[in-house]
Amino acid sequence: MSKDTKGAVVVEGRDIRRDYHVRGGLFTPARTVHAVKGVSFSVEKGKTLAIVGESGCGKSTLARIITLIDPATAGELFIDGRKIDIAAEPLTPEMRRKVQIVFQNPYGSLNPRQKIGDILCEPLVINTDVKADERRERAMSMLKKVGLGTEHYNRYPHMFSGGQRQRIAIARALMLNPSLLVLDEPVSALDLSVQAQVLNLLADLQDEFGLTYIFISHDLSVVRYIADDVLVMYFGEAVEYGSRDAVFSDPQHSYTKTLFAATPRADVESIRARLTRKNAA
Ligand SMILES: Nc1ncnc2c1ncn2[C@@H]1O[C@H](COP(=O)(O)OP(=O)(O)OP(=O)(O)O)[C@@H](O)[C@H]1O
Repeated sequence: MSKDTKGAVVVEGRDIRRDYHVRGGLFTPARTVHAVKGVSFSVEKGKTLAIVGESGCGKSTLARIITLIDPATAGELFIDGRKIDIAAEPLTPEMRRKVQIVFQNPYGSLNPRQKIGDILCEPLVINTDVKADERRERAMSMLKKVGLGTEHYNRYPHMFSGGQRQRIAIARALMLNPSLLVLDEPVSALDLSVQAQVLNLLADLQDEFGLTYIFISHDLSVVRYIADDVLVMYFGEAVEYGSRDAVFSDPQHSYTKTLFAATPRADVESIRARLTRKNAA
C-alpha cells in the first residue's frame, strides 16, 4: 500500500450492461429487466467514486460486477489495466483478491463463531501461503491500523459495538492488500456519531495508504464528505457523472436536481460538522 503510483487508473468500466431474464408465471409473461444500461466510469488510485441512487436503480448489480461476483451481460471491465472476462475465465486467486468488499451490515458479515484473529487471518489462509506467525503479525498490525487494540485478537464479534465490527470488516477486507475496496452502504446501519468515526477512519486509511474506493450510498451528506467523483444512477443509467464539486454545485439531470432538493441542507451541514476530513468542502 503506497501512494507512488497515484494517478494510475485502478478500475474502469466501459458501457457495462446487465440484464436479468425473469421467468413468466401463470398470469405474468417472461420479461427482461435491464438492471444496468451501459454505465462507464473509472477510478484513479487513491480516489473515491461514489455511486448514488434510489433503491432499485442498479447500484448493487453494478457493485457485484465490479467485485467480480457476477458477470456483466455486455461491456468491459478493467482492473489494474487488465481486462476481466469473468464469464469466460476462472478468476485466479490473484485477480480475486484485487477487489474486496465491505457490506452494510456489520452484524451479519462476521462469523459469530470465529475469533477476530481468525476472521482477519482467514483471507490469508485461503488465498496465500503466508505462515501462521506472519499471519498473526499482519492481523495484529491491521487491528492497530483500524484503531483497535491487539487485545481484541482473541475476542468474538458479539463482544464489539456496531462501529467496532465495521472496523473489523474493513480490516479483513484490507488483509489481502487489495487494489480496490468496494464499500456497499458501509455506514448506513450505524448511529450518526459512529458513522462519522468510521468515515474518518476510511478517509485516514485512504490518505495514509493511497487506497481506492467505490462507495455505494443513498446518503448525499455522506457522499459529499467522502467522494472525489460522483456517479448518479437512475433506472439503470448513469444520469450524472463528474467531480463531486461539479455534481453538487451544478447538477445537470432533472433526477439529480430532485434528489438534491430532497436532502435538507441541515443534514449536509450537520454531518459536515461531525466530520474532520481536511478537504471537506
Ligand atoms: N437476480 C435478479 N433477478 C431479476 N431481477 C433482478 C435481480 N437482481 C436485481 N434485479 C432487478 O434489477 C434492478 C436493479 O436492482 P439492484 O439490486 O441492483 O438495485 P439497487 O439500486 O442496488 O437497490 P437497493 O439499494 O434496494 O439494493 C431492480 O429492478 C431489481 O428488481
